[in-house]
Amino acid sequence: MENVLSVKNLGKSFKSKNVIQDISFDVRKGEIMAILGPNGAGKSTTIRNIMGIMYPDEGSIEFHNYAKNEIPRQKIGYLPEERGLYKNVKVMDMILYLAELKDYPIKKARERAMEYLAKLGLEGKEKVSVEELSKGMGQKVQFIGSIIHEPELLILDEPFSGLDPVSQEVFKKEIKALADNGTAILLSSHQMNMVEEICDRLFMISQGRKVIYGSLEDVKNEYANFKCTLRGKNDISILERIPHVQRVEQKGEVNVLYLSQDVRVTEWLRQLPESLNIQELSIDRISLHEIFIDVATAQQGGAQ
Ligand SMILES: Nc1ncnc2c1ncn2[C@@H]1O[C@H](COP(=O)(O)OP(=O)(O)OP(=O)(O)O)[C@@H](O)[C@H]1O
Repeated sequence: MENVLSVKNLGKSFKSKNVIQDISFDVRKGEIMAILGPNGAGKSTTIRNIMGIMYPDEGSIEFHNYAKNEIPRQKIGYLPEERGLYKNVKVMDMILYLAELKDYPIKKARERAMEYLAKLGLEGKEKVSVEELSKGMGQKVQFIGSIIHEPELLILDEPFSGLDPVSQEVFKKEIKALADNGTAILLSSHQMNMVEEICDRLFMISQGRKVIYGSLEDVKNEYANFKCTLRGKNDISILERIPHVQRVEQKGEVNVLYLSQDVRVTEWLRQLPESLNIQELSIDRISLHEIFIDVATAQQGGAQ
């Protein structure tokens, strides 16, 4: 698949503190690429460098074959981490103003705005002043502003933060639909369940450096060990002694056994002690949320 954005060996320091180092990744047409990392890891700094809000000390950024200084900004949409719209402006005027900044035809922008206001549950709000909107509603308007001009590359910094669960679902659906229509999407988020549901590939950054980069499937194959959830009254010391069990979490009768990377599940099941009390048993891969915690914790431990 064609690369829309290529970030190569990006580095940025603030007052001699290296905030990001040697960051390289691509975003392809029609994919959702997640950029993940703990607070302060360098996600927004990476995004701000891509957007030309700040300049990298090292590395390069290419949009298709355009070098950084020639990137046609009207082909890019951006929802910044800092939300903000003009307050004394009506919703529709705000969106049309943003479309105009991107040289997008006003008539078409108005049609698209009506369509998206309806999709995001803001029907009838065109003439409402931006300052009268709730925080979540304002975020929806800003999201519409970031996609009104049909960008080829859409950069969303924490799009789900501050939204209620229903609105998060609506956003998720629209972001997915944009990717299905060919938009290349770079998305930063702390909501791992959302990321797991919609992203195709992910880039995880910790303390300014790459720690994971690949497709969701490859990352799960590499990092997502199995866990066994076993319901039944059992002595924790017996569970801990079962081969390949790295750690056990016990809550009443529910035991979660985290298994080591090298386990072969069918063999492991076969050798379980016959004395175990098993009312229910399931085997699953650990979630992206758990991978994130494992990797981020290991990194922080390593740096101490
Ligand atoms: N303008 C700046 N001047 C000095 N330091 C900065 C500046 N911008 C960011 N930093 C530092 O760079 C590091 C990375 O910040 P950044 O905002 O990129 O992290 P992030 O991964 O987006 O975090 P979060 O998840 O909390 O939003 C932090 O240590 C931050 O304090």
